[in-house]
Amino acid sequence: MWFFDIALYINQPPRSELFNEIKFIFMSFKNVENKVNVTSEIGTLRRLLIHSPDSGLGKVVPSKAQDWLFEDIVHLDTIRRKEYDFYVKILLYFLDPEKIKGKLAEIDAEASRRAFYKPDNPNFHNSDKVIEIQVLLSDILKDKETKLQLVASVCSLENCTYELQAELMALPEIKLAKVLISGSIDDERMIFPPIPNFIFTRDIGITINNHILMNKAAKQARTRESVLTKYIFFNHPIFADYKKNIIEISDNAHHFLLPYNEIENQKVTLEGGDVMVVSEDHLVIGCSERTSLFACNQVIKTLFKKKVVKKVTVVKIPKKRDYMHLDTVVTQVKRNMWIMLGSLGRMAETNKIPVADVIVELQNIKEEEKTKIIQFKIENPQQPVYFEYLEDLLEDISKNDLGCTEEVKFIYSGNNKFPYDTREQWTDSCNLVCIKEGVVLGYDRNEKTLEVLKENGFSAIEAHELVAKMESGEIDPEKLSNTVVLMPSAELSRARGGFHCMSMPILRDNLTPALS
Ligand SMILES: NC(=[NH2+])NCCC[C@H](N)C(=O)O
Repeated sequence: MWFFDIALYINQPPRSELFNEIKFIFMSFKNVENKVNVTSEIGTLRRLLIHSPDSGLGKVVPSKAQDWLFEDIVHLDTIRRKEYDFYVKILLYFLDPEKIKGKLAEIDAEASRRAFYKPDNPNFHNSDKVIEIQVLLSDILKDKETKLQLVASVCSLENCTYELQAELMALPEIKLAKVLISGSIDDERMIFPPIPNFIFTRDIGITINNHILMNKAAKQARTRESVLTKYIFFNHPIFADYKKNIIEISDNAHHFLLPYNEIENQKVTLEGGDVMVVSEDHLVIGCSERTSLFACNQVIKTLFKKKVVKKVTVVKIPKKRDYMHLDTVVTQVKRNMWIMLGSLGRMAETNKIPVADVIVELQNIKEEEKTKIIQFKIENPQQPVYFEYLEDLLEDISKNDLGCTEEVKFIYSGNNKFPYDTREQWTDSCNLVCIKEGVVLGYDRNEKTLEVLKENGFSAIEAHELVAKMESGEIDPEKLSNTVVLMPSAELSRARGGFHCMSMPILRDNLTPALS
């Protein structure tokens, strides 16, 4: 079998003569309704995994907030009732309207006490389209063997006593699922840390066509999420037909023989926010603070060997908290429209603060911070193609992978004006999720970015207004187009992720050919 190492290529300068070599890839526009099937970032969303903020979010203490990857502590009741619940409502109107349409007044009545939104409550919506991961967890815990294995795994990860392990084993499954996620028993007794980032289901795994690539968390605060989801993917009946299609990546062979200080540099880590299926044949993967070069290497080899995709493009972005995953700096809005942070693309030059005498070392650091883009093709991985700017890659995807004939447009965070560009990127201006092509969810606070979207033909509607109008019938979700839904964000944005991060699509419609 051939062997190649992307590290060899990533440090080479882009070769512009290769830009023209990109071949037209024909998409096959089959519209097969698989249970697990995602072939784009923008096809109509049919099923996804989400996780509503659990009580663990309300247990984050200031001294641990950064370790647990939150920028601040959040107010649980506000994040649920005033923010996340709107997300659930909107998803249901689009994906599973029978659950909600005509019932909203009752669902949201004070007397219902949010039962519809609580996964452990008998009146929970329990949609099989807008799938709550806590429900999947309690489902698999019904099986004694799985329960035994999962409790043992979590207890060994969290260093629990044998006595506590026995106590957990004795819990009924619905309660146990809640405890394994929140880290607390009866909401009172904290037995291990919460996993507040579990709301960002994007990061736990990625659907690539009819395969699922599992993550390998980079941060300790997210390792329990990986354990729980591994058991879910391998044991829940909704994934039963796809067991052979679950792809796990592993540590490098004999990594344990390396001295500790070298292990750090050779880590294999991958989080879903770095992985984007932009077309049936093409996967884009960010090499970032969370996804290592070694992981990219392994993903490319595995996907090519299994013939899951034909092209993989690695986008190396600076390893910075601000841009932890690729989807914090770029997401797709329409076939021919992308939203991105200008400083990581062509616009970097226009925004540079002039420095008179930059010392050589500093220049090198700047070089390191440059985005590098390398594309590998299944037929000839040893001859990658380089793209100079992010926009070049995105334009190539729109035109050559998705068959766009119109002009490709880039919406820049904060209109690419300092300081709004970085401020708004920090609060996820570039992290939008498409419910269908051109209908996206984003935070209400990124005003400058929104202005640009509006200049490019989008209208904006506040989440509560959209919900009211979908309930009254004034707005038909099927007919909505070119709209950004403005989601309340005061608390959620402190968790440092937007709606792209808060969604793990498992079924989207395949894109139909572009009308030309
Ligand atoms: N796909 C994403 N961008 N996810 C955002 C995750 C945010 C989370 N607080 C973390 O730092 O891990």
